[in-house]
Amino acid sequence: MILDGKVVAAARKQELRKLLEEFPKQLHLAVILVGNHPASRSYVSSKEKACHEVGIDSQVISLDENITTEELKEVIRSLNADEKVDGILVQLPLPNHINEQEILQAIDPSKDVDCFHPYNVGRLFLGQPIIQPCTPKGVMEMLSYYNISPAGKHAVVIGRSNIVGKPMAALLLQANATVTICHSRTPNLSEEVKRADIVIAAVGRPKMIGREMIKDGAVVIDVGINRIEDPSNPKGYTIVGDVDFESVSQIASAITPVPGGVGLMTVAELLWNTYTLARCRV
Ligand SMILES: Nc1nc2c(c(=O)[nH]1)N[C@@H](CN(C=O)c1ccc(C(=O)N[C@@H](CCC(=O)O)C(=O)O)cc1)CN2
Repeated sequence: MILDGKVVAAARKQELRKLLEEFPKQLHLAVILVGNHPASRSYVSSKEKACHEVGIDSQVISLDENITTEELKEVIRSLNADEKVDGILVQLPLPNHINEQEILQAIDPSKDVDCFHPYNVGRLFLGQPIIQPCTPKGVMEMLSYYNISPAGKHAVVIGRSNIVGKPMAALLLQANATVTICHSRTPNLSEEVKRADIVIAAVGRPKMIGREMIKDGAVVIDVGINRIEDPSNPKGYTIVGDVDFESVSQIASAITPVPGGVGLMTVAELLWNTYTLARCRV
């Protein structure tokens, strides 16, 4: 079975659009984009488009790549103080000279739609989240849409990033899965992954997970979005996941494609987080 991000994200947006029709306030999301990273620009424009689809006002603040940490914090402070702004997001990655942690901590936790502020991360890990990070939440919504329960299953998360791997493990644990987190220093990665009922691949290495690593009938969720050079494509690149879809789809009971899988859910859940935080404030 293909777990179709287009279908599930459309359903999530439709549900939210209806709720927003009844909501007493016009929602407003501020997105900060620093520099000219092509993939980031494309993700930010997907976010703008999705906001428009459900009726959320969006504002993209494009800043020069040479901005300092202090100057960027000042932009964030003014958005924190702006009553009309319900959500603030800083598109990652930031240029190397900027202190990412300082920036994420400058966002008012009550407007932190990414759930990257230590206050919101802490609540998540204590099992008391107000919101959840968009990509892991998108994965959980996708599983739920297709009636795949993690309870009692062995889930293996490959990758330990703050954005995906760690919060993903927390959400699966909260949903009563037994969770293993693997990473670049894990010995016998293949053996660990082969034991999994649910595999979450979030390593950022094109087609790294092959058929030989997957247990018969496992559910495979591919969070990887890798742009690989492809002169035959008019864009000059092709997007592939961390999973070798062709071979793994022959053995998995369910699998997400790339593109068309988890990435679309990330954007849909961002809209929901904007709504959830706004509801906490009215
Ligand atoms: N502040 C944040 N920065 C980043 C996040 C995040 O959640 N918050 N996640 C990623 C990038 N990301 C969202 O920002 C993102 C990635 C992928 C997609 C998406 O729609 N993917 C499409 C393919 C897109 C393409 O053609 O390039 C798909 O999978 O079908 C949306 C958002 C890092 N930064």
